[in-house]
Amino acid sequence: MDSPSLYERMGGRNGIRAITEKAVANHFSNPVISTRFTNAHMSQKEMVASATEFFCTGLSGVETYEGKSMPDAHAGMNITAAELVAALDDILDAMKSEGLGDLEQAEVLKILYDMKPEILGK
Ligand code: HEM
Repeated sequence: MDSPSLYERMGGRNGIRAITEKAVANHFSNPVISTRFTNAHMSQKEMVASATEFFCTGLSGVETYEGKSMPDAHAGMNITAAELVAALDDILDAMKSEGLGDLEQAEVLKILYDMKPEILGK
């Protein structure tokens, strides 16, 4: 039998939505990055909806994400490495609080870290 995919281990769409809700809530209360989100064009609810589809598309292969590319979504923001680390901390904390273990956290961290060139200001 095949071992379960990362998508399955994260609890599929419902599990990913729960993690994304917590991660975005963490961003809004994280002093390093909160103003990025309170000043965004998107509401917290829209952010959760879009990020949920982004992660589900990436992990399941079923294309439901209709938002911008990562360079377009973050263009002109000049996001720093410290801000990226703060956002990654929020996501790992959200995964921990949803009961995900070290292996899944490490897999997600690697996937997100590899997006660094698309997110940071050049
Ligand atoms: C690997 C890391 C990241 C991923 C995967 C990611 C993913 C996303 C996604 C999917 C969207 C929605 C785009 C859309 O629907 O069109 C978005 C928007 C946004 N992201 Fe990120 N993001 C990351 C890092 C960051 C960081 C580090 C910051 C700032 C500290 C940030 C700030 C924002 C803001 C403010 C928006 C809303 C932009 C707007 O209102 O136009 N993101 N991001």
